[in-house]
Amino acid sequence: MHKLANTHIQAYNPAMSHYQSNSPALWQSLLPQPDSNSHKYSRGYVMIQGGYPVTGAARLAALAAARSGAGITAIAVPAVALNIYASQLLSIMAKPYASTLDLYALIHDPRIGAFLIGPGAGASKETRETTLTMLQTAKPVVIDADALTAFSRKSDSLKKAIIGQCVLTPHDGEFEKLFGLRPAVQLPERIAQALVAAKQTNSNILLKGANTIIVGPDERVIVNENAPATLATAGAGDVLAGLITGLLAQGMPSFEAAAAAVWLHSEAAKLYGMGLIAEDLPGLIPKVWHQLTA
Ligand SMILES: NC(=O)C1=CN([C@@H]2O[C@H](COP(=O)(O)OP(=O)(O)OC[C@H]3O[C@@H](n4cnc5c(N)ncnc54)[C@H](OP(=O)(O)O)[C@@H]3O)[C@@H](O)[C@H]2O)[C@@H](O)CC1
Ligand SMILES: Nc1ncnc2c1ncn2[C@@H]1O[C@H](COP(=O)(O)OP(=O)(O)O)[C@@H](O)[C@H]1O
Repeated sequence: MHKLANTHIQAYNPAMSHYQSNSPALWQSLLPQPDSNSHKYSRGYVMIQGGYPVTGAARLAALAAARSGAGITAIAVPAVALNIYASQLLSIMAKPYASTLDLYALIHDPRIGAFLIGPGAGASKETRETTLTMLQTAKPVVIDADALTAFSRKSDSLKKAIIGQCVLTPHDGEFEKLFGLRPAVQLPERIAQALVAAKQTNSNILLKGANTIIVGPDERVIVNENAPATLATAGAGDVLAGLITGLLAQGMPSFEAAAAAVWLHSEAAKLYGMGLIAEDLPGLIPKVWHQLTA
């Protein structure tokens, strides 16, 4: 198996076992940049489903989305949890809902640019139905963590519902529950499995691990090879999901947004070094961004 040069993103050729190693050359020109005409809504509005009683995950994701440059980040929170969210958020908006109808009204705000569901959401029927409601808007949706698990053995309903840009971000356990197959350890087999999943769901699959694989339904493949092992810490995946959603809300195409987010996430972790916890990551994103665009 060998790498291709990083000039253009190319389709994966299983016979040749080619893949491209993640690097800014593959997506840097598509990174969002504000200009003098920008206002907070035009810079991208992220809506994240907030969970209860697990509330930290959505907040970590929200901080990351905001640090990616999104102009507004909001968390839809069950009314019972409003104080928990609101007491620890300043620039991030907590939008309470008291009923499913209220929640769906929040989701249908035309200003929203991208959705994230899963971190701390609970692997429940409600999470499944909220995911489907987000997908019906045809706006970009990142489906992570509990929202993936909520579709265990129900992946057909997910497949049918995906009509817009979508990024699924499983770790091995979530991939197995959703697609009924434990991902292989060897890279060529792992890529082939992720490609089948991407085709089946017509979405981008970001299969997490020490080397994260990003594949598109159009058979493009990028392997991220710059992640330090310090990322193996609770909540790091929630931060990654927030970063992807922030880039999507700013209009970056989904495959490139996923690849860029994984790279920024890894570089931020490298800047911190040993002792990293997930809440350190969002604040390091601007530093990585500045280095990239200097
Ligand atoms: N601060 C917060 O609020 C945080 C909240 N969080 C939120 O908590 C919720 C549940 O998250 P979770 O981590 O408890 O369960 P989950 O990730 O579903 O793992 C379940 C099982 O899957 C398996 N497994 C297999 N491969 C694996 C792999 N590569 N990496 C990890 N696991 C792997 C493994 O079982 P095994 O295969 O070993 O039997 C494992 O026991 C979710 O909403 C999340 O967003 C967290 O993000 C942390 C910070
Ligand atoms: N050994 C490792 N080396 C590098 N990165 C890792 C390693 N293990 C996990 N990661 C990364 O850390 C993150 C963990 O995400 P996830 O499993 O969803 O955790 P959580 O649910 O706690 O947020 C992913 O981005 C994954 O690629």
